[in-house]
Amino acid sequence: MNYITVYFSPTGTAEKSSVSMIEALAEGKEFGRVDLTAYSTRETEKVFSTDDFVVFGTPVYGGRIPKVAAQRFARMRGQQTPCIVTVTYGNRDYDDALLELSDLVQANGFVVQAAAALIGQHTFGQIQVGRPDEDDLKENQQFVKTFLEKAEKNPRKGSVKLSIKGNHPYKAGGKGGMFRPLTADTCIQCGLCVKNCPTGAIDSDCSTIDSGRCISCFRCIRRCPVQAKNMNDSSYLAFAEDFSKKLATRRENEYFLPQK
Ligand SMILES: Cc1cc2nc3c(=O)[nH]c(=O)nc-3n(C[C@H](O)[C@H](O)[C@H](O)COP(=O)(O)O)c2cc1C
Repeated sequence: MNYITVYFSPTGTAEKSSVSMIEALAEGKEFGRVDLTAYSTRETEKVFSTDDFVVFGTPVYGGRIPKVAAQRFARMRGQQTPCIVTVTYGNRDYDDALLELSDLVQANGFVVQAAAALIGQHTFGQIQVGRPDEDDLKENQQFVKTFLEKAEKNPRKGSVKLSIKGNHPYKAGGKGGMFRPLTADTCIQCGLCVKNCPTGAIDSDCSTIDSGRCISCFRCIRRCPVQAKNMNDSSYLAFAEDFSKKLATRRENEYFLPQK
């Protein structure tokens, strides 16, 4: 079996979650990564076989999977390829995102064997800072262990019955947020933000942002080597402070295994 994780992860939490899952599945063996975050990957196509086992990972945006992630995942084709779907969300709710991801990959030839909705540090404010943390990663390992034990006791190739939370039709969401990062005079025009932007929204001058393309993922803020990209805007700061208070109570990860 080849173990591969396929993810979209602007600020790295969904990546951390899905890599921890694939590492546990691979049990010390090598595993592959298909990182679909960069704009340059928007037309990447891959076909997986029954010898592959894939872990998909993405953040939740407005209770859905980000539209750009959905478009990139739609180019991944399975051939009855087993997979685990995971979404990582910022402690508010994942609403219909996990169900949406499961539906999407199933329609493309993957067989969803298990699923997880995991907590990651929220992009905005100071919410669940540092998550997924050591405890989260241990829980992921335990989940994979239980999954493997169940699979060994009851091997099956076809679809399994999972009760993933979510509704059809899905709620509206997934487009991204309305915050547009600012650029301070300290910008050295190194071009890292331009290169890293998942949607190609930043002009080569490093400061002009195409508002229609920006999804407020804040990857440019996190990757800027001189902290020139920022959200030091009073209305954002007021929102972030209030939002951080609202979402301060720790939520736990949720795991979905076959019922029998
Ligand atoms: C535009 C946008 C919308 C978001 N919507 C939600 C949401 O509906 N529920 C939630 O709990 N977190 C939400 N988040 C937080 C992210 O899901 C969370 O921070 C995630 O861990 C980011 O993943 P990444 O580090 O892989 O980019 C949102 C973040 C952004 C940028």
